[in-house]
Order: sequence, then C-alpha cells, then structure tokens
Amino acid sequence: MDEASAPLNTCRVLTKNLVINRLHIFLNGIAILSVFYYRATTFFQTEFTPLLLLLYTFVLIAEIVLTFLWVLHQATRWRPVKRTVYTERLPEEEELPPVDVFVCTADPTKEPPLGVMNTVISALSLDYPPHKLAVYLSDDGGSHVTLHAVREAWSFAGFWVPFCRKYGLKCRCPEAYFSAKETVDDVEFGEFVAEKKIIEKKYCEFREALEKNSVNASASVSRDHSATIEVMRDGNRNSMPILVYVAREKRPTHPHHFKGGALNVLLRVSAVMSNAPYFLVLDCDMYCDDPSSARQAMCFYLDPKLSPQIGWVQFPQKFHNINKHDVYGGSLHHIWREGLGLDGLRGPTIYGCNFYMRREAIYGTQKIQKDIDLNRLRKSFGSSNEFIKSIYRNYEPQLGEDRNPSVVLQKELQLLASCGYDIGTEWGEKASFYVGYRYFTVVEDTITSLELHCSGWISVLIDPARPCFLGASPTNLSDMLVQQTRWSFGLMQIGLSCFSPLVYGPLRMSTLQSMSYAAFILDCLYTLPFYTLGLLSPICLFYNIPLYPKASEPYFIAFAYIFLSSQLKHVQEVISYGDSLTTALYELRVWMMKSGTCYIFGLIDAILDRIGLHEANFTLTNKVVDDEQARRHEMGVYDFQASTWLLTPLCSVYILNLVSIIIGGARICQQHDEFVAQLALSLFGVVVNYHLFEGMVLRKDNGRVPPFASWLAVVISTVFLCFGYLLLF
Ligand SMILES: O=c1ccn([C@@H]2O[C@H](COP(=O)(O)OP(=O)(O)O[C@H]3O[C@H](CO)[C@@H](O)[C@H](O)[C@H]3O)[C@@H](O)[C@H]2O)c(=O)[nH]1
Ligand SMILES: [Mn+2]
Repeated sequence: MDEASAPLNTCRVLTKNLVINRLHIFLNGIAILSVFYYRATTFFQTEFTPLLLLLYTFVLIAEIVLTFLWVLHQATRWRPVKRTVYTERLPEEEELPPVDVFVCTADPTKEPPLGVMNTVISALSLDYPPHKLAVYLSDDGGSHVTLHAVREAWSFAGFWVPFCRKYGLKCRCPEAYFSAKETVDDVEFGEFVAEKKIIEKKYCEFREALEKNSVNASASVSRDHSATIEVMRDGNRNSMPILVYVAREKRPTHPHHFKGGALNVLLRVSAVMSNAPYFLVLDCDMYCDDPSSARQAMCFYLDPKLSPQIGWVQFPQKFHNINKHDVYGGSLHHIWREGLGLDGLRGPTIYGCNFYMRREAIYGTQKIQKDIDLNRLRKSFGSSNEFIKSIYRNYEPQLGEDRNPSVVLQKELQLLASCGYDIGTEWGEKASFYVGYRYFTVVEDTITSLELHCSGWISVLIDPARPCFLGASPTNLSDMLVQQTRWSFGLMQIGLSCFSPLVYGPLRMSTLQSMSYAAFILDCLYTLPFYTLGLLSPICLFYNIPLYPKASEPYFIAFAYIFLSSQLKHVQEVISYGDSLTTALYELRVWMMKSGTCYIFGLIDAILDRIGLHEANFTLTNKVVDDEQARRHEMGVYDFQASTWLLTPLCSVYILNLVSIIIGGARICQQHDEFVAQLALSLFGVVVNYHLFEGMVLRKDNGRVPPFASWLAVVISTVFLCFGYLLLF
C-alpha cells in the first residue's frame, strides 16, 4: 500500500475474547433460566408460612436484580475491539488543526498548585505546533495562590518547553521527569547533561517559589468574586503556546454547576480567543505522559471516512501511583476493559478527562439550520454576539500576535465568564438542543456523552501501550469511598431521571448501546442483592432455613455453575487484560466494599435528591498525600481510617457471616446438605474479605478499623440475629 492511501488508524475485533464472551453468555444464560424455572416450580410448593414466603420473595428479587444487571453488562462484552493509530502517516504540521486544552482546578488546599502546574506545563509541552495550541486553566477557587503559580509556571515553561522539544523528551511533566527513579532520557551527551542541570535548578527554584507562595492557601479561596482572565505574555512567545488563567465569576446566590459549569466557561472564553475546532479536557491531577496524544487523536479526526461522525476521542485514565497491589482498585481496569466493548458498539462514554472533543459536537450546532435568526441563537448561546460569531468564524483566533486582549475583548470575556451568563439560555439545560456540558448531575461526563451519543455522534477509545495521561488515584479507603459515593450518586441521579438509559436510549440509540449505558449507570443496584443475600443467607443458615437446593439435587448444579463461571469469567477478563490473579481478588473485594457502602449511600442520596431532600454536592477528591497513608498504600496494606458510618455496615455484614459459618459448619457435619450453598456463600464472602477481619481483630496500627466501628458492628450484627429470631419463631 502506498503512503498516501495507508490508513491513519485501524480497528481490530478481539475475536478470541468475543468468542469466549458469547459462549459464556449462552451457557450462563441457560443456567440462569434453569434457576428461575426451579424458583417458579418450588415457590408455592411447600406449605410456607407467610413469613417464609416473604423471605423467599426477597431472595427471588435479589436474584432478579442480579440477573438484570448481568444481562445489561453483557452488552459491553458483545463486540470488543482495539484501535491502533499511525501518527507517522499524519500530514505536514501546517495541515494539523488547532487544539485548545482545558485544565480544571478548584481548591489549592486540596489540589496543591505544584501538581496543577505540572499538568499545565505538560500540556504546554505537547508535541504539537505551538501556534496551534492554547492551554486554559480554570480556577474555581479564584485564588491568587493559583494565579501566582500560573505566572511562575509560565516563566519556567519558557525554559522547559524548548528543552523538551530540542531533545525530544518523552516524559514532559517536570515533576515526573526529575523524580524518576531510573533515567528516562533517550539522549545522554555532554551538552544535554549540562542543560538538564540548569533546567533542574530552575525547576527547584520554581518549586520553592510555589511553596513560599502557598502558605495560607486556604484563605485565598473564595466563593464570591468577579471574573479574572489573564493571558500570559512575557518571555519568548513565538515558540510557546497560549496560556490563559480563567477564574469565572462566582456568587453565593448563583449556582455554579461544579466542573460542568467551569468547562462551559472555558468553552466560551476560548471561543473568542483561540477558538480551536478540537479541545482536550484534563483534570488538574492528570498530566500528559506522552506528548503525542494530540497527534494520536488527529489520526481519527483527519481520517475522512470516520471523522465526520466522531464527537470525541477518549483515552483511558491511567495512574502513576498504582503499585502491584492496587488494594483500592484504583487502576479502574474494569472500566477500561468494558470500554473495549463500548468501542465496538458506538463508542465509549466520556470518562471525565483525557478526551479530545469536537467543538461542534458540544455546541450541538449540527442541528442548527443555516438561516436561523440571531434572536434564536441568543436564546441558545446567550447574549454575546462575539461568541455567536465565533461559531461561524471557521476557527480563526481572535487574540492578536501580542496576546494582549483589546479593551473590547476584555469586556466580552468578563461577560462570558460571568455567573449569570447561562441563566435563561440553553447552556447545560434540557432544551430543543443542548449547548455545552450538562448541569443535571455531578457526573457531567456521563450525562453529556449519553446525550451526544443519542444525537448521533460516535466516539472512539484509544489505549496505547504507553499511557498518554497519568493521574493520581486515591490512596486510602476514605478518599476512595468518598469519590465512589459521588460517582454512584451522580449516576443514580441519571438512573432515576427521564434520562434513564433504558427509557431514553432505545429510540435514540441501539439496544446494545442503551444496555451498556444502563449497566454503567445502574451499577448501584448491586447493593440490593449484596445486602439481601449478605444478611438473609447467614441469618437463615443460623436459624436452619435453607434457601437453595440440596447439594444432591440436580438444580444445585445450576446455582454452582452460575457462581463458578462468573468468578472464572472475571479471572479470564482480568488476565486477558494483562493483570494478575491477585488483581482479580482485589477487584472482587473493592466491588464488595463498594456494594456495601458507596452504592447504598449513592442510591439513598439520589432518591432523596429526587424528592428534593438532598442538595447535590461535589466533594473534591483529596490530592494531598499523607506520608503514613502513602507508606501503607505502597505496602498494599489497607488504611481503614474512614468514617464510622462508611465502615460499620460492611463490618456488620462480615461479622454476621463469620458467626453463621461457625454454626452452619457444625450443621453440615451433621449431614444437612441443604446448607452447602449458604455456607459456601458466607465462606466465600468471609475469605475474600479477610482484610476486614485483619482490620477489626488482628491489626493494632493506626490504619486498622477504628475499634468503635468494630464494636458497633458487633452490636448491629447481634441485633440482626435477635431480630431474625423474633421474626422467624
Ligand atoms: O466545582 C468544581 C469541582 C471540581 N472541579 C474539577 O474537576 C476535576 C475532577 O475532580 P476530582 O475531585 O479530581 O474528582 P474525581 O472523582 O477524581 O473525578 C472523576 O469524576 C469526575 C466526575 O464526578 C470527572 O469530571 C473527572 O474527570 C473524573 O476523573 C478536578 O480537576 C477539579 O478541580 C472543578 O473545576 N470545579
Ligand atoms: Mn481526580
């Protein structure tokens, strides 16, 4: 094939996985059907008391929910694919389209400026023509500490960016580069070594300047301030991309819509400055680890066949602080594995950051007729004529060579970043067509991608061997649970609304795509079977009530098959993604811990939110590293210093199962083989969650389960057992 016609990207169906997946769906499906046949035929058979009937109804409901979720998840296994790009086949630099980069930060105490600036600097150093690149930092804290840090970062970048370009460095995040344990240089010769030393010294000075300036950072955060927009101008501008600091106006009386609101302001502000047709979104703790990501994305956007349909090109979130233990499942590999399946349908959802999006898609302008009148456009996009003009301006930058916004432009920028600009417009709201990030939930990413997929856009996932972006994942249980509870709440807000994918999706996207969205959004429902089976099964074992067929009955095989094949399937998926057997175990633990805490709290909050009794909140994920916690994380030891209300439910279920095993074990010895399944279930839970036992009983360090939580759990499980006695006898 000659150069010109060689494709920029290819897509390969993962045939082996596809065959295994479909075979599993078929066999497991049969086993599930036979289980329901068994339930249907035995449900009214014996002379149950009303109470027993109720008990069996609960178990049946749990099994129905499990089956429902299992079926939904199979959509993500239907057609896994993997994409490859060929950046060397891209056209000349002059033909590459401009790209804007959006970085969001909110609070310099929880998100230390050094980390945020490293992200900004890594974005400035992307391997892309500098005059086609503009980086915008949104500071939701409106903090002078952050503004000062950006100015410092700009001066340091003036040395760093040319240095990276000159020597073609791969790692362009200065902190990662200078703290790397092994040398990561591709070049090692005299001139380079000398220059590197100079830059390293400058980096140390930069770091010290930030540290000095960060004292009292918390006092600098404000929720009541006017907009500040500053374009960095001094220094050697020609070889540098544009860097803009944006703190939108915030007033206590106006809703600010969290990250979605911040991104919409960046969209508007950038539109009247650089107005690139594509933009990359980064979280403040997610730096560029491979400078070629923009070029990789262009392998799709410059592919004439695919490009017109693509709304965004998604890279997975990878993390630099994950070790081989990954006890909190921070790598999120289960999400990226399912991503391969979504990519084979019509594309992955937006995963918060690390995606290159088409401006036209997020504006919804594909639905606007050419002759639409100005008033209609102002109703959608707000009152700024400059902004409306930018939609039709064919992406010409408005910022002059000197990077000094004119007085007129400055006024316009103030308007676009004002807190009242959105009000009465279609920004973020459900309307005839959507504009910008949707405000409806704290997981702005999922709802926005659902809407975009429903309006016909497709997306692609690219997961190259060297991760393009690296972030920090929570390193203690508390942070992990807080983060996951926010996600669960946000997803369930969608699940309980008119956007629930099984209602909203089928007429707008394919059935499989609707199912895959539902699988992701309704994941919280796992909490129902978790608690039903986690509580009822041991209580019934304790009081001699069988819930499953005897081990000698044929239907026992169906139950056993479903259980074993699901576990084995999980192991197979983990291993085929390149992870180890222990990863499978840790993932299982994390899933159980989430089912017992985040999912139930997320679900309850979402129900309260639905009836107006709860106000949505975006609790930032903590990015400050505590040394002791970091050490435990490094060693793969759980840090249970989480709040009691998060831990107690989990520990109660654990203790209940532990007690029932002792009693049930004795019963099995007396030849009661109708309890084999219940015993196995409890035993499985207790063995998999051995870390809870350690945390409650064996450990004495600060990271153990707080004794108060353990004792409370003992009391609660005893109450449950007594309550069971009262009910059952
Ligand atoms: O009012 C806010 C709240 C958050 N952020 C920024 O949003 C980003 C994500 O927040 P973080 O606390 O790191 O939350 P995570 O749970 O780690 O974020 C995940 O979940 C979010 C949705 O809840 C997605 O937007 C993120 O991309 C995804 O990484 C950060 O850069 C924040 O600075 C704002 O700009 N304004
Ligand atoms: Mn984060």
